Amino acid sequence: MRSAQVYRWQIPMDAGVVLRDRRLKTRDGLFVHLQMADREGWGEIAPLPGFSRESRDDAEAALRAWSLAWRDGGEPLLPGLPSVDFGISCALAELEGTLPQEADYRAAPLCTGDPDELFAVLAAMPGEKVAKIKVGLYEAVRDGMVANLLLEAIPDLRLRLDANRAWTPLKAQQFAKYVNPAYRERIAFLEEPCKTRADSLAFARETGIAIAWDESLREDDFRFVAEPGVRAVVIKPTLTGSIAKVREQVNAAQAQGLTAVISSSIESSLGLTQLARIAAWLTPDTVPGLDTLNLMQAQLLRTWPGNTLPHLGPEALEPLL
Ligand SMILES: O=C(O)CCC(=O)C1=CC=C[C@@H](O)[C@@H]1C(=O)O
Ligand SMILES: [Mg+2]
Repeated sequence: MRSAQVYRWQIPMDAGVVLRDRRLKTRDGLFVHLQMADREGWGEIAPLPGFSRESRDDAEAALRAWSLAWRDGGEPLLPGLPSVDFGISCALAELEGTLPQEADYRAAPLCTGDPDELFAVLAAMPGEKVAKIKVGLYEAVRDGMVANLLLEAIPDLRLRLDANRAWTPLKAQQFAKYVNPAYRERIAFLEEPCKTRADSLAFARETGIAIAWDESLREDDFRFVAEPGVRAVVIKPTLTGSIAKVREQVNAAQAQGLTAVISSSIESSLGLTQLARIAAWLTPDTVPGLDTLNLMQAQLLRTWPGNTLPHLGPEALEPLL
């Protein structure tokens, strides 16, 4: 006997969360819950506005159709929408016991504004000190000064930076000018500095600051190849697709000597804890980019160890089937 349920949910976000120039007031998504005999599995389907190609309505229609077909005993193909394929593959993997329980709950602390806050967090961080800062939101010169200040003040810090393609080559140069060349090696990577890949590659060559691809992975002509100055790829499973596809991408990156970083698409705590398991399994040597739970006002179903946000149970879910 199989049963399948699809749920809708909505979580209020912290007041200041801005994504691609728009304020994200709520995070809206779906869960799928599959049961067979005494086994069960959950998966999260939450297209990220401004990043996912599919809308939430598209995702819901595809998820409903797949779930009904599976419940009726079929082995339907994954629908081919990345967020839906990711969520269904997680639910199936839990059901089949193929997603290991062990998780990597280290998260590179994410700092969008005040570097002072980051000082406190890093001072209390055991082991490898790695943090991520959003750049490109203010003046490039200010970003350069902040990065330089942090690298100077915390000698064992490695920084990940993310410009989300905000800079012209000139602005990227203005940023680099303020980062002491002696510290540049401790920029683990700067995600997508410029609008085009060619400009980003030129930036890496000219400044010695390593870059990482994130947005580029969703472009049709993107290939996993080693190029001078490229150190890492950021893999966001909700934007990628099934666990199998995520695994293929991790392998393709590692085969080229690139670091693969499993990263959040601002999933709820359910999806994030599954990403922490995927990271422990597929990229055990790399701190994942999963510090996004505190952008929300609540956790859903499963909790992230040590997180103090309120926890909402099944009563917060709206069943759709
Ligand atoms: O990668 C991380 O460390 C955290 C996730 C993160 O930075 C992002 C998640 C989703 C959308 C973006 O604003 C941002 C990114 O661009 O990588
Ligand atoms: Mg990014």
